[in-house]
Amino acid sequence: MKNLSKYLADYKKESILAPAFKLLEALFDLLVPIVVAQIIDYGIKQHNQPYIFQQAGLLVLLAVLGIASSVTAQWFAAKASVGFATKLRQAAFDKVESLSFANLDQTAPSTLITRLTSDINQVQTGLNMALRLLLRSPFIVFGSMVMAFTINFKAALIFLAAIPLLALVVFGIMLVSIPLYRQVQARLDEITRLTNENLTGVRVIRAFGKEGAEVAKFDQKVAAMTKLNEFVGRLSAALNPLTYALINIAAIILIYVGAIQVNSGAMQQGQVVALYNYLAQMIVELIKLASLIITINRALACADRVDQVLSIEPAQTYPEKNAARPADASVSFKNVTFTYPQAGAPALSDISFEAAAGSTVGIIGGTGSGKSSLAALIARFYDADAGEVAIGGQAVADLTQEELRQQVAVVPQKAQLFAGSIRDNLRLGKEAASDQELWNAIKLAQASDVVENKAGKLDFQIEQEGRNLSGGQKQRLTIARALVKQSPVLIMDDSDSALDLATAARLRQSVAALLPKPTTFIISQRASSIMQADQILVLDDGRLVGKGQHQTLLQTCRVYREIIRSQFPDWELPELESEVD
Ligand SMILES: Nc1ncnc2c1ncn2[C@@H]1O[C@H](COP(=O)(O)OP(=O)(O)OP(=O)(O)O)[C@@H](O)[C@H]1O
Repeated sequence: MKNLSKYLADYKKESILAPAFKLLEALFDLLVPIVVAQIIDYGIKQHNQPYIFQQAGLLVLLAVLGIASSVTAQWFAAKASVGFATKLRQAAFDKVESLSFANLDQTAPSTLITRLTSDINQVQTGLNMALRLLLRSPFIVFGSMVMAFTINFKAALIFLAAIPLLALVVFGIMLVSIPLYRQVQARLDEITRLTNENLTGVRVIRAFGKEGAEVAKFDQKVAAMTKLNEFVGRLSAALNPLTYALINIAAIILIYVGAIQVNSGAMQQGQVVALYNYLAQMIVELIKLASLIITINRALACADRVDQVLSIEPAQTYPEKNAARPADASVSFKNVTFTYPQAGAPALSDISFEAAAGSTVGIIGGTGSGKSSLAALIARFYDADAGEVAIGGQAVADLTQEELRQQVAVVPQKAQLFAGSIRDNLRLGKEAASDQELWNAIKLAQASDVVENKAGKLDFQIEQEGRNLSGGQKQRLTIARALVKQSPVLIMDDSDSALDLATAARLRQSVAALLPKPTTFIISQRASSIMQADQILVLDDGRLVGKGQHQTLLQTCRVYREIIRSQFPDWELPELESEVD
């Protein structure tokens, strides 16, 4: 929780003034029954009209002061809680942005969404209520009791008996409901996950005609959460009849005892009314206190969930300064082994190769053979368990984050674009890129027709996830985005999978003609995409089973031959000379 409290530090003044004004309001509230008693016992009894008017004026003044204090308190509480929640949300968002791939692998997006939205809202509500009521309610409860004792000791004893009974009911219900609220929040995570998955995967769901099944699944989850919410709601709702029954019993006893005291002359009628008013005030505050404690507990459960996000230890850190800048754009792997967090087996085992600056490296292999993982290590999206990945002779782990991002441009396997103009999307790699630079990259990425045919061209608005573009169009724009960066190392992870063969060939030609030529990694399942590469890496189940040029691999690598044979069944393959795998 220490993580969170520091965000309230900027609202110290508001956090003190809000409860202070609430206490002032409570003080005015506590004076009201006394004034009413005076009106009855002196004004009405002695037919003293000026006195009645004077005291009525005092009541109005107390009400005005009370309202003014309450509004001021609300203003300070709102300022503190909204400000705190804003800072917290920003901090949590910054944290999520700073998380490495390894961290993100272990934190589901749906729970992050709930934590950044619903949970922080709950914390805000809890803080607002706590600032206003946490001091006020106990103050009124005890203040009413003290005032009752100053009026009549015997009658006030009823208060003493009523309070523990009420407290028992209120806190008993609270104890049962608080753990349930934690469960509600966890179910909300689940619903967010399902909603997210359905919204992003809506096309697949339609294509497989699974709308009905998904709706049923969603309904079932929502029904389960509703049931739990209803149960907690019913529990909380039971507070009212139970407490009101107790209040009414206490009131009857109070009026009964009061009447006897008035008859015997030990008490005046006004004092009985004042005692009744104190009893009522006390009860109302106890109920408020109970709901406050439930809200605070709910907020604490949510705060804990937000705190967990803020406390995630970064799986990777970057040096403040480069040990030295990479000498050139060469890339080398020395005995690199890599295992995903919580994965049983390594995704890559003992990989070694060297790619000269400006060369083209093709990476091929079956599904799940480790191609993307290898590329991810160059960009240091993950750290290797053993061995060294270096660019220009410098271990990637010794480069600052800025240097590394500048060195490597990645076209990810999944063409991901963001809501905004084409220009905004392409400038992700280089904020200051001119339109001319953007058009150059677009041309190289074979995306000229994509942009030119869109209304507004570079200003064309892409929708979230690039919904209003075809798969191939998205892919070409993500290639253009990477090319805008003009980084020394370029990684294209299955970037031509949605392109026709002719366009894919033109793309490879234009990338090969880039000046200065980046060291280019082309990952593909298609042999035609990597055949011309200066060096081809063949992966099989995380192992490098072939390394060399096309012709050599045909003669030396069984896996490569199998790939070629499956994709070009008509080709005559040379004899397998000496197998390296
Ligand atoms: N984030 C991850 N967490 C855990 N395991 C992963 C993760 N990403 C990939 N893997 C596993 O690592 C192995 C290699 O995956 P990788 O994505 O590198 O394969 P690939 O050769 O690029 O496959 P494809 O051609 O299908 O894209 C697979 O067994 C995969 O299940």
